[in-house]
Amino acid sequence: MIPAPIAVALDAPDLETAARWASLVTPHVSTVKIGLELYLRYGPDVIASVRGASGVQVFLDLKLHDIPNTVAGAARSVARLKPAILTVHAAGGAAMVRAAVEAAPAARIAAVTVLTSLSEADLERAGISGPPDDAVRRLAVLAVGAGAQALVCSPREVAAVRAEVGPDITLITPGVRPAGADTQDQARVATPERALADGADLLVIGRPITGSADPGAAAAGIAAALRKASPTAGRDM
Ligand SMILES: O=C(O)c1cc(=O)[nH]c(=O)n1[C@@H]1O[C@H](COP(=O)(O)O)[C@@H](O)[C@H]1O
Repeated sequence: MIPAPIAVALDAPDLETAARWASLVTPHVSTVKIGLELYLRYGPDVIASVRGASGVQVFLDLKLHDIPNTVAGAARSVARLKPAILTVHAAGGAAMVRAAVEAAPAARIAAVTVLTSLSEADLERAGISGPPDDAVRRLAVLAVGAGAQALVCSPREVAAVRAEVGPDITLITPGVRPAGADTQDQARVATPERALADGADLLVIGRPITGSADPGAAAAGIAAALRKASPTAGRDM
């Protein structure tokens, strides 16, 4: 069975929990995501611990955002860990995105457009007016022009972004919630089936899986629903 195109966000307080979640979900999903909580506590060692023997794809979500020279150095530092995907903030600008792309050529640099936790009202308060789609599309075009091979956006914008950047860019969507699940701090959400149908290549899902009493079964359930909705999903991611 091809693992589903899901990156499980291992937002765990400790390494033991993260490694346990990783071993429970990896038969069902293509990718595990390590973010700031684990990386800032354990550093590079966390990668080997969650990669384990399974060889699952590791997505390193550090959301780098600084001047180009600093981001290049940071990307170079983590490139030796061989993450399949490394995130930067598109809002850091084209030169910054390009610096990351050049510094970590073996990783797929994924540019985060507008965080999925932000609503239109939040954006307005930050001085970004208009529907989130506009800002997301602008940042997507900027990042792809700077060499980003992947973009992170919410499932609400993924169809518009796909239309803008074409078929070759990997579109990654957090803000994914099975029907009826608590949205928690996410503002722009959709179901896994919707995200995939609208053109996402990889769905980032954390708490709906890791917060379940049986993360393995939760991952298997979402993977089965995706296979049913889209039998060819997961061939690339
Ligand atoms: O880059 C990300 O992965 C990311 C970008 C974004 O806009 N929104 C977002 O939620 N994420 C990450 O995706 C994961 C979502 O987790 P859940 O809300 O628990 O499903 C978290 O690890 C976030 O850090």
